[in-house]
Amino acid sequence: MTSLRNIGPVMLIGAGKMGLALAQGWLDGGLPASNLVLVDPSPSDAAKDLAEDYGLVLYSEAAGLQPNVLVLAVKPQVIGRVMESLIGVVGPQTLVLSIMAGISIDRLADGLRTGRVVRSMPNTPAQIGKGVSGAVAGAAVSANERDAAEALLAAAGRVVWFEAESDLDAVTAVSGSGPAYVFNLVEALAAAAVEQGLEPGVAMILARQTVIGAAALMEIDQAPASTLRQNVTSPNGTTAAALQVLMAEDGLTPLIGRAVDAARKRSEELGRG
Ligand SMILES: NC(=O)C1=CN([C@@H]2O[C@H](COP(=O)(O)OP(=O)(O)OC[C@H]3O[C@@H](n4cnc5c(N)ncnc54)[C@H](OP(=O)(O)O)[C@@H]3O)[C@@H](O)[C@H]2O)C=CC1
Ligand SMILES: O=C(O)[C@@H]1CCC=N1
Repeated sequence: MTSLRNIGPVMLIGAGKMGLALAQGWLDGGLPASNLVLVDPSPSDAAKDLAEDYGLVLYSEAAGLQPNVLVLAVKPQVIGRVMESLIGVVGPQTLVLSIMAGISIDRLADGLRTGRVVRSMPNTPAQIGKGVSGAVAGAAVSANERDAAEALLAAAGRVVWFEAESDLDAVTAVSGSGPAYVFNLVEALAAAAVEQGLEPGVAMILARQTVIGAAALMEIDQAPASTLRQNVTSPNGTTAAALQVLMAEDGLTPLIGRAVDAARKRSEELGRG
């Protein structure tokens, strides 16, 4: 696989939450700081801090530069305007790597006048190299360019390539947005603990550490999730009582199904502009 050391200049358009999470992963993964430029017209303190910590260049606009890889990490709602400002920035050697929800390869290819577009969907655990990204390469993307995109996404965690671009709307709804579902589970568990009479600070410690521990266990123990669940479930015990509620016909599975469906529909909507 292409090394981040050899990938050449990378320009990140949009130094927001996801862009910075990726940038952190690239720097930790060996991308030389001298090869990374951040572009954001109103950088947050977090963007300024990252730039200062690593000596990165932080521009308010991209004009006059032609990177090897242009990473698009702005909100989908502003991409039309952003693409207009990027004419001339996309050179003959530039690969475009988009992480935006909903925005199609065709739309980017039209707006940026290049077919060399990889559309991807990472998630915020990218920041610590524990993310997962789905990706689709446009028809004009070469094997070397696909390798370069893979190197950038792999610095953030696992990479899964898809043939059908429409699958990325589902990926967005499952793993792109997914960390938020888990954090919301922590909030819900902590709220339930408070309902049971525990003090809020303690409730949050218990809820948070339970999810941290369960995730860490799942990483080390490759047994199916259903087996890990069964390992907690003593016959006729407390977990079984809770799972009767969670696994009821109107329990967690249909609820998560509806949430993922709503996210997928929103991803498709964002794509329609
Ligand atoms: N957050 C997540 O978990 C994930 C997000 N994504 C995708 O990443 C993208 C960014 O999301 P997120 O990081 O959450 O959003 P943010 O709002 O945190 O980041 C977007 C950044 O782009 C900046 N920006 C606005 N206009 C421009 C411009 N013309 N040039 C450069 N930068 C600009 C914004 O500034 P300002 O705030 O001033 O507008 C902001 O700092 C979205 O397309 C989203 O779909 C993908 C996977 C996961
Ligand atoms: O909420 C969003 O639209 C973005 C895409 C996936 C995660 N965050």
